[in-house]
Amino acid sequence: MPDPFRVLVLNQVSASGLKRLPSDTYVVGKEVTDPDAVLLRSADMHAMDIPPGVKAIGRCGAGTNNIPVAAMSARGVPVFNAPGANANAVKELVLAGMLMAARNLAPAQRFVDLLDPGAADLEKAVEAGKKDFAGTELAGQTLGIIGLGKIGSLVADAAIKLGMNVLGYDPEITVDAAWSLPAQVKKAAGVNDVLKSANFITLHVPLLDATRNLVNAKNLALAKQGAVLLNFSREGVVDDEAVLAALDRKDLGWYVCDFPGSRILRHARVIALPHLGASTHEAEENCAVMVADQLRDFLEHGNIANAVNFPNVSMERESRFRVAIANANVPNMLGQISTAMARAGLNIHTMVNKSRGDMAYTLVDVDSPVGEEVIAALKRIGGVLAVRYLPQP
Ligand SMILES: NC(=O)c1ccc[n+]([C@@H]2O[C@H](COP(=O)([O-])OP(=O)(O)OC[C@H]3O[C@@H](n4cnc5c(N)ncnc54)[C@H](O)[C@@H]3O)[C@@H](O)[C@H]2O)c1
Ligand SMILES: O=C(O)CC[C@@H](O)C(=O)O
Repeated sequence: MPDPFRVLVLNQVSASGLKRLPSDTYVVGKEVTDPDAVLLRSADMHAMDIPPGVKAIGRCGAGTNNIPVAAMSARGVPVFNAPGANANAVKELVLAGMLMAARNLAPAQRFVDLLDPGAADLEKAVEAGKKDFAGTELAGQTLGIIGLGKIGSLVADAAIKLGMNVLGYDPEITVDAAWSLPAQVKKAAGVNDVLKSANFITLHVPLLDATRNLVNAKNLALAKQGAVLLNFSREGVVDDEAVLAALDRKDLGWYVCDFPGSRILRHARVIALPHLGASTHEAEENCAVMVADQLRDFLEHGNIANAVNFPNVSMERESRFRVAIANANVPNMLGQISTAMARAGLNIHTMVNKSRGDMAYTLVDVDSPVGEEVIAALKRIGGVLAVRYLPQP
């Protein structure tokens, strides 16, 4: 009986996902030591001393900016995420955010909270007070979407169904994402173009060097007066100081965000939510199930689906003896791998090799058991980052 896989869990992860890792072959929990894999949501792994035995990381969500992806790539460790699994939850909260801003729902609710329930003139006070909260309708307004991936495209679709005009910007859009966009979405030339034209601007980009402070003092100066900025992306994508200044100048009408940083808290025109975008039972379950399945397929068979730093690689088992190799995407790796195997008298039954950027990944099924000395020889090849032997009982 092989040792069970050990999975360290850093956040509250849906039980439906954890159940996908059966207890006869997995030890899963928050106290697990010497883990083979780590499952998490938003925990910050940058300062963590990631144990050497970690072979995979599973992010039950979309963003991976809380994980040292480059350092994991250098160790040949895939970082899995759950593309699209929480997109509907975020889309619905963006719609709620637009409505909260357009209809002044936060101050209206505060007004009602302060009414005296025992007052004889309660109804009169309600009718007198409501004029302060008259708002605008979404239909006919222009929504600018920056980032047209899984969330951005769902927001575009919903906004069009609500009668809004939609302008989108995404310089890195994939062919699949472009296909899933409604035909009515107009293409913007850049962030400035979106800010100049939109009454509502919503951000759906990952936090990267290129997107840090994507919305800043310079481009906020172009915004339409009273525009609503929505940030359900990441705190660092928006320069909070610049937003506060724009709100105080009344250039921006509202800032709706999912990241209540200390600078923006309690501003009258900020609606800040406690990172609730993906917090629905459905999204939490979707993310956890998707990532746990991907992690299991990798740990047991070496297959990779939806890793942000590896190509997708999957091969049906054609033998009980499989070797998985992560290596730098440089010439002659396959030659050296097959030579090391041939020298040990191993016959390669099937092999698949794919690359993505600097990373390549190879699965090899051989016809007979692989000795420790072969695994050691493979590990010694320059450019090889990680080697795993995955025999089946
Ligand atoms: N608030 C939450 O709880 C919550 C939940 C899910 C995701 N998110 C955040 O939202 C982000 C997007 O999620 P997604 O599922 O749509 O991811 P996605 O990968 O499907 O889409 C991201 C899109 O951004 C585009 N992009 C990259 N750089 C850009 C740039 N400079 N300008 C414009 N577009 C750019 C990409 O091409 C891609 O199409 C995540 O990375 C995460 O940070 C937050
Ligand atoms: O796990 C969460 O609650 C947030 C996830 C979200 O930020 C994401 O990037 O998917």
